[in-house]
Amino acid sequence: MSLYEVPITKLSGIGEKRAALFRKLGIETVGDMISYYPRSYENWSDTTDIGNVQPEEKCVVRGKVMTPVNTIRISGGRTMAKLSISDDTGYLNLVFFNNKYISSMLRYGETYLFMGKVAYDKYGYQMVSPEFCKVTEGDTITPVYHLTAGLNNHMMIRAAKEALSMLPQTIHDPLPDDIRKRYDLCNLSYALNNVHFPTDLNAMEKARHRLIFEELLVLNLGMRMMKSQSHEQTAVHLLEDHTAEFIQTLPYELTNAQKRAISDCVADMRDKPSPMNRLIQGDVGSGKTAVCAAVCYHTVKNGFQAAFMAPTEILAQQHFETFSAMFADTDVRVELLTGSMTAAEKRKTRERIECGESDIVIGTHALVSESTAFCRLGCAITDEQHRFGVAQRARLASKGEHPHVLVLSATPIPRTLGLIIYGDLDITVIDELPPGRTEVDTFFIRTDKRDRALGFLKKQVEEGRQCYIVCPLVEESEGVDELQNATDYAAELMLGPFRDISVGILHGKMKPKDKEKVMAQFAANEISILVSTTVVEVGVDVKNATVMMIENADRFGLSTLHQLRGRVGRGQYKSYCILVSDNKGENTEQRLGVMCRTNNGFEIADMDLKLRGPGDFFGNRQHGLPQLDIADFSDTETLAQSQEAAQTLLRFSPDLSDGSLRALRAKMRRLFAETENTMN
Ligand SMILES: Nc1ncnc2c1ncn2[C@@H]1O[C@H](COP(=O)(O)OP(=O)(O)OP(=O)(O)O)[C@@H](O)[C@H]1O
Repeated sequence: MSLYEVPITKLSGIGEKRAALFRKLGIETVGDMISYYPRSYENWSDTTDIGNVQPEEKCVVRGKVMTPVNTIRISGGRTMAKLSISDDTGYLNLVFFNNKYISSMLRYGETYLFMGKVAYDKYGYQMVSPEFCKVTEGDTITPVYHLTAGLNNHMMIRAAKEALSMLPQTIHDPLPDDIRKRYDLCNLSYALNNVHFPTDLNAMEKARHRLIFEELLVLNLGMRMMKSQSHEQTAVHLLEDHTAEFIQTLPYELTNAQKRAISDCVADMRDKPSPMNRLIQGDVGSGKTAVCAAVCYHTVKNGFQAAFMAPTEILAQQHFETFSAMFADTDVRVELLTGSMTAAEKRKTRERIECGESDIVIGTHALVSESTAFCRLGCAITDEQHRFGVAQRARLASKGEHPHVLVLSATPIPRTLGLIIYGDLDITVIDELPPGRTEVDTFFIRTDKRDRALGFLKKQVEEGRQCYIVCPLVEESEGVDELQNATDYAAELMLGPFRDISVGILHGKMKPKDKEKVMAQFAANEISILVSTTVVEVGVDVKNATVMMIENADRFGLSTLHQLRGRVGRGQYKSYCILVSDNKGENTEQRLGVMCRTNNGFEIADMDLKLRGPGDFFGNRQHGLPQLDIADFSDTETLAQSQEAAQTLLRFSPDLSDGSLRALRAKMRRLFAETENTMN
């Protein structure tokens, strides 16, 4: 039996209640625990002499207990235990709160390793509540895991240890021997044991490298197999170019980049044997929607239907309104299909789609549900903003007979990453903004300047403009409810600085209909200040909005910040972005500094990849790829190697059906579970 079939409750100390917490982290089975890799490590062997400790720095010291533990009662019924340790270079005080076992755990005259942050006050240097272990046990590197409220790192360590002990003596390695030899990769058993509990730093590097390689290889294999599929023949040939007549109706002149994007699509769809498979990548506000509308019109006028799938209800609604207005004077019938419509509305809409009474269908993932069928789908468009990804794209396309596929994406992706994410697409870049746009001025402020910033927002509103405020981002582990947080924050503003201003709230937990209502009120300028969680991030287009203020800006990735900032500066008014953060870390200064320095999405995306640590790039799954466990795209060398290896393997066995590759094929299927039916 595979360990992926053994429930986590088989591990000692994990009952149903605790298992629910593990499940929150995606760990359901013993196998899941083994592939729940540490996010970082603590190196207990890297000790600092007590005489050299620095305030505010986290370090490990090796010290002998020089005083008995002195426990006293302090306010609130709490206890405080104090003791001193020393080495040849100095003394250090240790303080523990509410731990009655300390005096039995730390024995006078014995030596231990202590890890913690050092503070300096009038009593000298001290460490508060350090972690500690006996010297003999401590000469190792210990894993640090992502946690959730109720689970601590010790519990995770215990579970990982026991899970690993259940691995059989010999485990089958999915990587073929010759690939392992060629790229100098350790075997799977070594990798799994050392990724959790490395014997030394070198072993840890080796283990991680091997697992990253394997994961990128599996990803590459999946993407490549998908690409080979897109070479199927298409029956959708759009021979007549109808785009010029549509462009004429627009109230503005298209930029050259927009024109180029349209003609790339027209050429792809004309007479090539295989369907168009193109990505249009354009920075925020570059006018991708008009390009998309031209492609839809062209498709419809050639006798086919077009489907346009957006990542959120708000965006689908917005695109629907834009399209309806654009096509108002034509005979093109535009339809909206979203999950929040009533069952009856959905049924009627689906009937119209199926019998060909609708020409352009705009919607959310409701478009790809089983019950949606098209009469003659000619072009499937997904507005990805990195949220959809390969699975949904393939599912939408499967609603027609090899229809043309167009993908829109706003956040520019660094080349290395793009190769994987969009390895299966041809790319057109819209590298020009519509004329008359002025750069958004960006400022980074500390919270002590927030009041001044709010005053500035108020002034903008008095001048007739509108503003967005992205409220502090809460993390689940902080135990704060998103809804409560957004409401409290908005209430504070409404009672305080914005007493006389109409403030609206938008957050992820609201019903789609309510969200739409708030957005419509904002679009109509009935709401002047929109307090929101990141739901405004994608595509929202309100030209009158001139300020984007973002609280806890350090908690967002740069690409997300860039997306958010792209919500302003979309019309004729000078616009501003205010990033608020009290995080004093060097990285924060650097990252937010990049935002203040440039409005160029590509530059920002590159910096984002460089500055974020391994794993973080996957933080909010913006990329639309399957969820990866360990890979880090900033390691371009491993990326290149895995690409080369994928090519070699597919040359040897194009569908990975060879017996030696079966395990890799299974892994690929698991990673792309959603696309499985399209990859058989
Ligand atoms: N050539 C143009 N000249 C003037 N205005 C334009 C032009 N093209 C588009 N616009 C306007 O610019 C705004 C942004 O366009 P659009 O919403 O298509 O951008 P986008 O590329 O989809 O951006 P985002 O990714 O931020 O949603 C819209 O209000 C649109 O009407």
